[in-house]
This record gives sequence, structure tokens and C-alpha cells, in this order.
Amino acid sequence: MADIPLLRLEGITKRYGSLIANDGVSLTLDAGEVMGILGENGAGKSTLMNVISGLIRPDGGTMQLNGQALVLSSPREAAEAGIGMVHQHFKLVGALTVAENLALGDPRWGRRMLLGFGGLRAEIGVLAKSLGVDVDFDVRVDRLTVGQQQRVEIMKVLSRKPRLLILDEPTAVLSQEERPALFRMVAGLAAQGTAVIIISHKLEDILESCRRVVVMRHGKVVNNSDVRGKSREDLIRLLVGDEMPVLAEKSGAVQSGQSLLKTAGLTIKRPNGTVALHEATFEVRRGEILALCGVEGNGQSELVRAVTGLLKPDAGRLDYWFGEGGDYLDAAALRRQGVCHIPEDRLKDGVLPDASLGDNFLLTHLGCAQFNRLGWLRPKQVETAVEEAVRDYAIKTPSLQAAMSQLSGGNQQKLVLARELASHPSLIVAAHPTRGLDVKTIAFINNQLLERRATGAGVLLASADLAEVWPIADRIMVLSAGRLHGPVAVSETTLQEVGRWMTQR
Ligand SMILES: Nc1ncnc2c1ncn2[C@@H]1O[C@H](COP(=O)(O)OP(=O)(O)OP(=O)(O)O)[C@@H](O)[C@H]1O
Repeated sequence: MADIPLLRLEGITKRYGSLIANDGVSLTLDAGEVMGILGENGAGKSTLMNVISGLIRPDGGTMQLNGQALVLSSPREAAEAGIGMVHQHFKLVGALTVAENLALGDPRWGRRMLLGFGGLRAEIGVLAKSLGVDVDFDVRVDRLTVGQQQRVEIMKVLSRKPRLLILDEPTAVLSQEERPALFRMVAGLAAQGTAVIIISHKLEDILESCRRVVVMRHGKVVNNSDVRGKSREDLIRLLVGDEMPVLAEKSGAVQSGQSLLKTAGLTIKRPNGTVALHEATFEVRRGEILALCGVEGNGQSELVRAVTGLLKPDAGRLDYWFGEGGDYLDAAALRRQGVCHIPEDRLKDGVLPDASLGDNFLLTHLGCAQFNRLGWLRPKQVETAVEEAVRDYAIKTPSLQAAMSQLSGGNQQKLVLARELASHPSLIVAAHPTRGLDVKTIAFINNQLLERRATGAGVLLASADLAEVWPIADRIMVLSAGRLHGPVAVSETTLQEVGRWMTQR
């Protein structure tokens, strides 16, 4: 028995037309093993995980779980077989409590709403305790931090006692401070015999939490090896060959001093009355990258939505360089003046999944003379723009006419970036622009931001990854519990100090 792996994949193949998303993938995974999956955007990682979790049926190949043939036609069947997946986009209901969310959709608990979920509390309580996780069953989910919500989502999957847990980019939404808790939980699960697969673009995740790494390229497994003894550089080499991604040198300050945006006393309340942003005053200047950091859920989203015209602040002023200002200018007016917005939630605010790449590109350029003459659309120009975006941003797509949903997550993000930067905006508001992108593409995007800075644009860059923004930011500010710390020049502070701001209440 000892020789039988928990999971065995042989020759898994999945085609979309002429595109081969998974090309004869074979691998095995043992009980209690933690395996990392790395690969460039569009390499086929999600497709493979969707096959294992019953969301997609492969065109070829076989799967075995504990030596038994595994044929899945739905995620429910996968869950019954002992395979659970935690997706990047949580499926929790904010207005319900943790206990209600844990019970939701689970026939064992769902019918016992009125009994206060006694059994559920006891069972999940024991599980949480064994993993060193605190669960407050009675708090509403929308009051939790993203990290806490993720733990609820993981607990929900774990309550079905999976033998294999798949985590899709679990650290993408976590701050540096929240990562160790996740990895402790993963290690605890592995010690209890659960196998874990982690898809991640963050090499540190693989180095810190996995025993084995599988690297995919063009739908194939190109490396499957032990993580021990490997460095960050070794992993990058496995990922992209010898073509090491290089970040451009940040030239000295190119600030002209001209203010692009000045806020004064910006205050925003959440629908439930709590203060999301408290009297934030700062300025974004031409030729600078101003980073907005902090643990997510501390007011960053609200600030970004206010400066891009998606949310009217409750108090305070916003003044833009083109001489208009006040408490609010709508998003369309701001776009016309040259403010672009790379939204933090691509699926909610950035793309129409069922529409074509062209229509998605047009979303923010419809009024632009290049694509619209006297009210008539110019399809040829749209096609050329998409062609250029696909070429310049190396977007992997089945065709130029494809629907957005046919692109991998990272490639969708690249199209959003290409679209937003296409009009050479003066003020770039970028919320987590590199989330979900591979190391090579992250360097490319950060170089793009540096290039725009050098030509006089101003960038407000919201990020949860201090280490990533540090080399490119001129100034940095932190939001903690809605209060702004800074901005301060990066050259005049330290990572430790900024890290401290993040935890100040
Ligand atoms: N429904 C679909 N129709 C057509 N092509 C698809 C579809 N879903 C995925 N693909 C293609 O399959 C390939 C692999 O996509 P997949 O999402 O598995 O990549 P990935 O490695 O997870 O990428 P990322 O890191 O960007 O999330 C991509 O080229 C993508 O365009």
C-alpha cells in the first residue's frame, strides 16, 4: 500500500480548439505532501486544478485516487471523493456570520440553522484548534480581514475532511504578516496526512511551504523536483529558462513638482456606518510613483474608488491638475481628462468575461476619436489596438476574436493593463496591478510604470507587497484602520518602519 500515491495523473490532456491547455500531464502526489505548482501565465495550472477538482473534464488521460480510478463530472463528486479546492475569489456571503457561511450549502448543517449549529461549532472548533486557528463563529464575514475570510473559506472546505486540498494563489490577497499563519495551517494539515497543492506565482511561497515543485510551461510539466536546496534564482530559471527578468533602473527623481491630485481631509464611511478612511490628505505629483500600502481592508479600496470617481466621499476635497475639483467628479469625467484606473478586482470592475477582447478594450475607449468617428465604431482600429496589446504585453489568447473568459487569469489582467495604459494617462491609479502575474510579467509591468513615471505621469500604486513596490516607489504611505501614515520618501524611511505603520491602530 505504501507505494500507492494518493493521487496519480497520467497523460491528462485538455484542448480548447487548437490550443492545448494541458498536454499529457503526468504526476503523482503522496498523502501529507505539499506540492507547489509554478508556471507562466497561461501555462495550464488552473486548467489542471480544475480537472482534478471536477470542474473540467479532460479530453484524455486518467486519474487515480488511492489506486482507484477517479472519473469526475462535477466538483460535488470531487468533494465526495475527498478533493477540496479553495478558489482565489471567495464564495462567502458578507452579511452572514461565520457559522452561517460554514453551514451554507452543506446538507449536514444547513437544515439546523435554528439549533445554532451546535454540531458544526464543535466539529470545526476541534479541527481549528488542531491547526492553531482561531474561529469566531458569531462575527459577520464582512467584518473580517481578507486573511480571516480566507481561513473561513479553508475551514469550510476542510469541514468535508478532504484528503487533498488545492489552494489557488492563496497568498495573492494576504499581507506579509498574514502569510505565516496560512503556512502554519498548511504544515499542520500535511502533518495530519492531508496532501496540499499550492498554485502560486510567489516564489517565496513555494520555498517556504512546499516540499516539491512542479513547473508547467505550454501545458506540459517541464520540471518536477525537490524544493530543498533550491534558491529563488533556481526557481526563476526553471520558470523562464535563462531569460532572467530585470527591473529597469529607477532614474533619480523626475518629479516636476506639479501636483496631479491633492486630497484634503478625505473621509469615507462604509455602508454600515464605520469609518473606512479618516481625513486623508496627500498629493500625487507628476513623475512619481506614490505607493499606498497596508493590510487590505484598511481603507485602501475606498480611497482608490474615491480618487477614480467610483465613490463619493463623505467629507473632504479632491483637486485634480486640470483645474476641477470638489468633493466628487465622476469616473467618466476623470477618464476624459486622463485618469486611468487598474481596478483591484478585475472580475468585478475590470472586464466583461463573455465579451470579446476587442469589446473589453473598447470599454474605456469608446468615446475616443481613434475608435469612434461621428458615432460610428471603427472595428479595424479596435482590431489593430487589440493586436498591439497582445503583441506588446505577450498576451496568450486562443485568437484575437476570443472572449475574455477564454484567457487565463493572468492574461486577462495583462489586457486590462494594456487597455488602461494605452491612452497615455497623466494619472495612473493602479490597485494591485501585478496580482496573479508571473515573475517575468511583474518585471515588465513595473518597468512600464517606471517608464510612464519617466515621461511625466504620476502613479498612485496600491499594493500589499511592500518588497515589490519598494524598488520602484518614490514615496510611500500606509493606511491602517483608515488612518494615513506618511507619505514619506522611500529614501528617508525603512521597510521596518513602514511595516510598523501597517500594524498601528
Ligand atoms: N474556456 C476556455 N476556452 C479557450 N481557452 C481557454 C479556456 N480556458 C483556458 N483556456 C486557455 O488555456 C490556457 C491555460 O490557461 P490556464 O488558466 O490553465 O493558465 P494558468 O497557468 O492558470 O494561467 P494564470 O497564471 O494566468 O492563471 C490559456 O492559454 C487559456 O487561454
